[in-house]
Amino acid sequence: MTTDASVNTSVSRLVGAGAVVRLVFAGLLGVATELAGIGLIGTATWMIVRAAEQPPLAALAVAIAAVRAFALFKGGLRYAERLAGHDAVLRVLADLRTRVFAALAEPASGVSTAAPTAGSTAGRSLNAGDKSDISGHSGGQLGRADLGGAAGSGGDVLSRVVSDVDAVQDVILRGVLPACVAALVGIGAVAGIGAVEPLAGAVLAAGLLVAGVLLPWLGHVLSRRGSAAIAAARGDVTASAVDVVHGVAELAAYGALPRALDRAAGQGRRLARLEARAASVGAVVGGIAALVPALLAVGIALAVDGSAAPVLALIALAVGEVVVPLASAAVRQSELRAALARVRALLAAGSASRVDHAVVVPDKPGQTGRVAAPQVHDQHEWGVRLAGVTVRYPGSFAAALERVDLDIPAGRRVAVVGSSGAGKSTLLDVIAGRVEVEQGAVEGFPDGVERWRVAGGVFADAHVFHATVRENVALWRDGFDDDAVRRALTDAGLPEYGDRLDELVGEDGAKLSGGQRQRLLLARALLDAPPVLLLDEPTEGLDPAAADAVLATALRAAGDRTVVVVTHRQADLARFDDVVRVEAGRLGRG
Ligand SMILES: Nc1ncnc2c1ncn2[C@@H]1O[C@H](COP(=O)(O)OP(=O)(O)OP(=O)(O)O)[C@@H](O)[C@H]1O
Repeated sequence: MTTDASVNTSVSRLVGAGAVVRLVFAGLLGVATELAGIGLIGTATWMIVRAAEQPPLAALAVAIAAVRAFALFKGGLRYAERLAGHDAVLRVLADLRTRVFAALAEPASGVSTAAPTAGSTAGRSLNAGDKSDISGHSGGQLGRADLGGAAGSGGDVLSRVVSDVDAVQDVILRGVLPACVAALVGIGAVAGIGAVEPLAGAVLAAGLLVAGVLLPWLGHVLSRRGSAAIAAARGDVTASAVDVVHGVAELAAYGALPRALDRAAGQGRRLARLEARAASVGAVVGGIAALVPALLAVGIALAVDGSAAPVLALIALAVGEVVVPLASAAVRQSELRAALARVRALLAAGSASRVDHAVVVPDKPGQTGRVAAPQVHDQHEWGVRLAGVTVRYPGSFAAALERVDLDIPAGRRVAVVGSSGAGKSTLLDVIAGRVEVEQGAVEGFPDGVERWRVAGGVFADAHVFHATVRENVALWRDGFDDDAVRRALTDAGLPEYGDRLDELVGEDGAKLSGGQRQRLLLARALLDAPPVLLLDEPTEGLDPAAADAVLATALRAAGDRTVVVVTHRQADLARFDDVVRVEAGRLGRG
C-alpha cells in the first residue's frame, strides 16, 4: 500500500531523526483522522438502518452522540494533522536547504588553492561556471541524465536545485505520509471487518490491494521512463532559455537567433508532449482507482447478508477513499524520485568535497549539410568609414567615443590599442552596429544588407553556449559540415578540439581555460568570416608564443578581408598595416 519503498528509503536518508518523530506524529494524527471519518460513516449508516426500524429515540441516543463526536473529532484532527505534517516538512526543508547550500559551497574552498594550469581545466580555481558544474555534475557523480539532460547550466541548475529540494515536500506530504496512513488504516479495517464478516474482509483486502498497490505500481511503471524523459526535457528547455537570454547579442550578431529560438521552441514542444503523456497516465490510473471504493461497497453489499451489509459496505467505501489518491501520487512520485536522487547525490558530493573537471559527456553527434554561405561573405571588399561618431551609453555623462573619424580602406589590417576603458570595444561595436550612435555616421555599408553579414567577429561580451564544441562554432547555422568546423578550429589555434566536436564546454565555456574559450570564439568568427572581421582581444589568456602563433594563423585565415583587432600586446602591432590609438574616447594614430 506504499507508493514505492525506495522512495521512502531515499526520504529517510534526507530527513533527520527529529523530523522523523514529528512525521510519525503527523502520520498518527492522519490515521486518527481517517478512523474518525470511518467511524462517522459507519455510525451514521448504522443509525439510518436502525432508525428505519422505528426504535425508541433512546436506542439511538448513543449513536447520535457518537456521530456528533466523530464529526467534531474528524474536523479537529484533520486540522491538527495538516498542521503537524506541514510543520514537520517545513522543518525538514529548512534543514535540507542548509545542507544543500553547505554542499554547494564546500567544494569551492576544497580546490580554490590549486594552481591554475595553462591550457587545461584541471586544477584551476572555481568560478561561477564551475559552481554550476558542482550542482550539476556533483564532482563527476551526476551524469547528464541525472541532471535532466542539460548537464547543468547556472540558471538551470540553480532553479533545479531549488525545485529538487522543494520536491521533498511533495514526496513526504503527497507520497510517504498518505501511503503510511493508508497502509495502517487499510490493515486495521481489513482486520476489523474480517473479524465481523470474513468474506467482507477478503473483498476489502482485495480491493485495497488493487487500488493501493497494484494501480500505484502500474502508474509508477508506466510513468517511470516518461518521468526521466520529462526531467531531461525540462533541463534542456531551461538550459536553452538561459543560453538564449545570455547569448542573444551573440546569436543576433551571427544571424543565428531564429535557429536558436526554433531550437528552444522545439524543446518546449517536446516537453509539453511528454507532460501531456504523463498526465494521461496519471488520469487513467487515478480514474480506475477512483472506481474501486464504489465497486468495494457494491461487492460487500452483495457478499454480506442482513443489516450489517450497508454498514460494512459504506465503511469499505470510506476506507477505499483513503487509498484512491495513491495511484496518481505514484505517477508523480516517479518524477520526484529523480529530484530526490539529485539532492542525495549533491549532499554526498558536498561531503566528499571533490570536483572532477574531467567529466565531459558527449552529446548526440549533430551533422549539418553544406549549403552556400551567405553571398555577401564571398565579397571581401568592404572598408569602413566613421565620420564624427559620438557614443554615449545610457545613464553615462561622459561619451565612450567622441567625434571619432576613422577611415579603414577595404583589405586593411588595423590594430586598435589604448588603455582600459578608453573605448576600444565600443569602437568595434560601432562598426558592427551593436551600439547606437549619438552623433555622426558609420559609412561604407551597403543598403539592404544586415550589418552582421558585413562586419562581425569576436566581441568583448561574446557568449559561449552551454553546448558542444561543434554547436558553439557553428551556432546551429546550416551550411557548415564538420570539416569546416575543424578548419575553423585549426585556424583559431584549437586543432586539438577537431576530434572533440561533441564535447560539452560547460556554461559560458566553464570547462575551457580562458585561452581555449577565446580561441573557440575566434573559431566561430573564422568559420564564415564576414568581409570586415572584428576581433576584440582574440588571443587574451594565451602565453606570448601561443598568442603570436594564433594571431598569425587567424590573420592568414582572414585572407584579404578587412580586419580590425583590439589588442593590448605591443608585439602584435608589426602584423598590422595601421595602428589606431584610442584614449578617453578619442582617436590618435600609432
Ligand atoms: N554597456 C555599457 N554601459 C555603460 N557604460 C559602458 C558600457 N560599456 C562600456 N561602457 C563605458 O564606456 C567606456 C569605454 O568602454 P570600452 O569597453 O569600449 O573600453 P575598452 O577600451 O574596450 O576597455 P577594455 O580594454 O578594458 O576592454 C568605459 O568608460 C566604460 O565604462
